[in-house]
Amino acid sequence: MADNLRVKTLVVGAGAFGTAIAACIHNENNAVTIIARSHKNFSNLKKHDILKECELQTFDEFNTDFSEFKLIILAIPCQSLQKVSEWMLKKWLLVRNCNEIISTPKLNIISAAKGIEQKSLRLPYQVLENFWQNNAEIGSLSGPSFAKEMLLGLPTCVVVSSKSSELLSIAAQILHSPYFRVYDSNDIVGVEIAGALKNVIAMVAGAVDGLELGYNARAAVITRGLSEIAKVGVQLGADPMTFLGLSGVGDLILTCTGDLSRNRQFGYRIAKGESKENIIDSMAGQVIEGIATTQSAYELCNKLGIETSILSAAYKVIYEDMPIKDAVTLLIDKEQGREFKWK
Ligand SMILES: NC(=O)C1=CN([C@@H]2O[C@H](COP(=O)(O)OP(=O)(O)OC[C@H]3O[C@@H](n4cnc5c(N)ncnc54)[C@H](O)[C@@H]3O)[C@@H](O)[C@H]2O)C=CC1
Ligand SMILES: O=C(CO)COP(=O)(O)O
Repeated sequence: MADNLRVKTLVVGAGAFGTAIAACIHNENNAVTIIARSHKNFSNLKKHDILKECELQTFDEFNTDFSEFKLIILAIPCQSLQKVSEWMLKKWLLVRNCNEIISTPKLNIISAAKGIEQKSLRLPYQVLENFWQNNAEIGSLSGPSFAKEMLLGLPTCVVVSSKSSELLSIAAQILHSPYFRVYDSNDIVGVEIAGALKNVIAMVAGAVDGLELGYNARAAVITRGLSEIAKVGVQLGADPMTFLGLSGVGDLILTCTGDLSRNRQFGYRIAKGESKENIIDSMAGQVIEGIATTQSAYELCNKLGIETSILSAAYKVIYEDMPIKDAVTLLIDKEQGREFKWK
C-alpha cells in the first residue's frame, strides 16, 4: 500500500507492552510510530525485525500533530497517565502553535495500563476522560497478553473496551489480526477493575507458591480473588459477566499461574524472604503495577465499605509489614461464610 494511504498509529511508551503491541500491529496497512524515553531504547527496539520498520522518536524530539494518528495507544504505567497526558497536550499546542485546541477531530486514545491511580483512586479511563474531556474518545485494552509472547507472534486474545462504538470499530480495524484477536466491550469499568485487581491477586498467588502451600490453595486464591474483584466491580457499576471474560478470569489465570508475570514473581520472591526494595531494584525499571494498586484497592474497598480479605491481606504485608505467615493465618482463620455475597 502507498505510504500516504496507510493508517498511522502512535504507541506512547517503549517498555515491554509498547514494544510488543507495536510489533503486533505494524504492517503494510498500518504505520506505527513509537515514542521512547531516550535513544538508548532504540537499539533495543531495533533487535526485532518488525520494529526496525517503525518510526522511532523520543518524547523530547517528537513534533508531529497528534491528530495525524488514527489511534494512539498509551503503553505506560497507570501512575504516569496524567503526566503523559499533560506532556501530550503541551506538545500538541506547541506543534499547532496555539493556546487552545479548537474544533479538531477528536483523538482516539486507548490505554493499556492495568492499575488504579493512587490517592484519586481513579481508573485509567477516568484519568484520561477527565483530562481530555471533549478532545478525545477513550478506550482500554486488556486481557491475557504477556508482552514476551506477543513479540514472538504467539496467538493472543484481548478485549478493547470503550463507551464509544466508533473507537471500538477503529480499534478492531487497526489491532485485529489472525494471531492477535480483539474482542470488544462497552463495560470499561469492569474491564479496568479486572485488569487492575488481578495484579494484586497474582502477587498473592505467587506468594502461595513461594510458601509451597499447594495447588489447592492457589486455586482457592484465584477463585476467591475473582469473587473479590467482581464484588468491587459490581459495586462500581460493572457488568458481572465481564469478570468471566478475557480481562477477568482470562487475565487472572494467566497472571496467577504464568511465571512471566512480574506481579506473580514479586509475590513469590516476597514469600521467599526478599525485600520489596530489592525486588524492585532488580526489575531494571520495569513496573510492577500491583504494588501501587494494592494501596489504591485497599483505600477503594474501605471507601466502598466492601470486605475483601485477600486484597486486604496483600495490603497488610506490603504496606504494614505484616509477616506473610500471619497474613496466611488471617485468611485461613477467617469466619466461615456463604460463597457469594455481593456486599
Ligand atoms: N508487560 C506486559 O505483558 C503487559 C503490560 N500491560 C500493562 O501496560 C502498562 C505498561 O506496562 P509495561 O510496558 O510492561 O511496563 P514497562 O515498565 O516495561 O514500560 C513502561 C514504559 O513507560 C515509560 N514511562 C513510564 N512513566 C513515564 C512518564 N512519566 N513519561 C514517559 N514515559 C514513561 C517507561 O519509560 C517505559 O518505557 C502497565 O500498566 C502494565 O500493567 C498490559 C498488558 C501486558
Ligand atoms: O498483564 C499482564 C499480562 O496480561 C502482565 O502481567 P505482569 O505485569 O504481572 O507481568
